[in-house]
Amino acid sequence: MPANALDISGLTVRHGDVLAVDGIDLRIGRGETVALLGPNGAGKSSTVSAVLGLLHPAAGTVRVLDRAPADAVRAGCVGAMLQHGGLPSEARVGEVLHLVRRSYPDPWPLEDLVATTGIGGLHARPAEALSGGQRQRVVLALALAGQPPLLLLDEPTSAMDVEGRRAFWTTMRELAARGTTVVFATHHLEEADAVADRVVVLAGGRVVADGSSAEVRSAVSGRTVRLSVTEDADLTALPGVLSAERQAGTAVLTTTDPEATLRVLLDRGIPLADLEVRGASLEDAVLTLTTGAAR
Ligand SMILES: Nc1ncnc2c1ncn2[C@@H]1O[C@H](COP(=O)(O)OP(=O)(O)OP(=O)(O)O)[C@@H](O)[C@H]1O
Repeated sequence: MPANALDISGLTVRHGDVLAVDGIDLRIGRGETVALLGPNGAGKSSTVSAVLGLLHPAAGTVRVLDRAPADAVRAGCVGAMLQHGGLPSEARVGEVLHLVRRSYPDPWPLEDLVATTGIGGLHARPAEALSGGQRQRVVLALALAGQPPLLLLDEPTSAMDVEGRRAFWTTMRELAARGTTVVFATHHLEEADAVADRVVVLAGGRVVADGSSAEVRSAVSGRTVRLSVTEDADLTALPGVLSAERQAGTAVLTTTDPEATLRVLLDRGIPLADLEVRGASLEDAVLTLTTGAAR
C-alpha cells in the first residue's frame, strides 16, 4: 500500500496566460486531514483540479495513491466535491445516488450513506429543486458512494447552515478516524483550525506555509490586546505595539510584548476595562502570510 495519498512535485498549472500554480511540492500521507488555505485566486482549486486529472499541468507530476490522477479516479480511489460540481437538473436524487453507487464494486451501504450525509427525505426531489446546502449534501453523498480512501473537497460547506456544517465536519472526523485521507480547500479558517491536522497555505500559486495550525499561527509574531478606552486615552508610543486601532470605543493593539504594553497603559492611568489578550488566530496568520505574496 502506498505511504502517500498524494505526491505532488513541481506542479505548475496555467490557464492561458495566467500562472495559477507555480511549481508546488506537496506530500500528503494516508490518513491525514489537510486544509488548503489562501485568498481568492491563490491556486487551491487549480491544484485540486490537477489532482483529479481534470487539467494537464504545464509542468511537474501528480501521483494519487501511487497512480496517475485519471487512473486513481477511474479506480474509484478518489471522492470529490467541487465548487461547481453539477447534478443533472431533472434527475431525482434517489436515481442519481442509485446510478453512482452501482458503478462501484463496494458501495457505501445506502441507508448508512443517506443517514451520514443527512439527505433522508430528498430521494424524490429533482436536483434542480434542492437548496444550496441540500445540493452540497447530495454531492457529498455521491463523493462518498464508493467509500474512497481519498476525499478532495473544494469549499464543501460554503452553502451549508451552521447545523449542516457541524454535521459535515463530524462526518469528516469519523472518516478520518477510519483512515480516509481528507484534503479540503476552505475560506472558513475556524473550521480548518478545528478539523485539520495540517494546514497548507497557498498564495500566488505557491506554498507559503505548511504545518499544524499551531505551527502556522506561531509563525506570526504578535498578540492582540483589546480593551475599552475613552476617546482621550493616549495609545501612542506603546512598547511592543506594531499596530493600534480604535473601533467604537475599543482599542485593538497588536503587540510583541503584551506585558510591557499593559504596564505602560496602567502607568498612564488608562483602566484595563474589558481586557482581552489573545494569540494570533489562524485567520491573522493566514492574512499576514498571504498579504503581499499574492500576485
Ligand atoms: N478557467 C480559467 N481560466 C482562466 N484563469 C483561470 C481559470 N481558472 C482559474 N483561473 C485563474 O487562476 C488563478 C488561480 O485560481 P484558482 O481558482 O485555482 O484559485 P483559488 O485559490 O481556488 O481561488 P478561490 O478561493 O477564489 O476559489 C486565478 O488567478 C484565477 O483567476
